[in-house]
Amino acid sequence: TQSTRPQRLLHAVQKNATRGDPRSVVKAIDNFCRQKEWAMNVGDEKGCILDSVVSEVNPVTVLELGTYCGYSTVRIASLLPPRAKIITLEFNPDYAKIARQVIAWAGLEDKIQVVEGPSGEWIPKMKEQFGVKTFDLVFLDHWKDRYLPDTKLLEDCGLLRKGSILLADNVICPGTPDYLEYVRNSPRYKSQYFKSHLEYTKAEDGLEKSVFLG
Ligand SMILES: Cc1ncccc1-c1cc(O)c2nc[nH]c(=O)c2c1
Ligand SMILES: [Mg+2]
Repeated sequence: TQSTRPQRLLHAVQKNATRGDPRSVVKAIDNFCRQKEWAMNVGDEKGCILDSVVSEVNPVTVLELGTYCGYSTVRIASLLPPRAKIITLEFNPDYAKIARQVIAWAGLEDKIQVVEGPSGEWIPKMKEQFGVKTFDLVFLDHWKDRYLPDTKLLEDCGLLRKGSILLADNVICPGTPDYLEYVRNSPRYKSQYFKSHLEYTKAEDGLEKSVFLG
């Protein structure tokens, strides 16, 4: 039976990356996507912007919406302080299965919790299920039509505090116009656009960083 692209990406990690070395896992995925097959990881160019925001925020609790194969999960977790944790939500069980193995290869299982299912159902359960009070950083990288409803849900569930940071991928390509309009015009956010390119291509894309003002 034919393998899937996520399976081929995992095999590239297991072949080319060093167990327990997150940076080598990131490098192996970027090389696979540049030399073999494009895949929708945040990639190395936008990944550097992600790294700088994570390092600046130094978050203790992180929520990632959209795990895919775990590339950005590994990138973020490798920069977290010792007791910090990241909860990453993935709707697609096949993606979640691959992501768990990529995360294990990087040796970051203790910092990462992969949760399967729809973000709209899991966000209201965060406090009771995972003992989360508020998130210091939320990385939105799942489905463009869910960015705005999930952001409103995070607000309504009291999961954001004054100073929480939302960082959103793909605000240009595929594009999230309703989300952009909201965070750029709402008095409750201070927003900033980081222009970049769609992963592994020359097409424009970028990350939108929005600070929740409370
Ligand atoms: C798949 C695709 N094709 C052409 C252009 C962009 C994309 C694309 C790129 C991404 O970084 C994505 N991240 C999260 N979720 C997505 O659906 C997604 C889609
Ligand atoms: Mg993306």
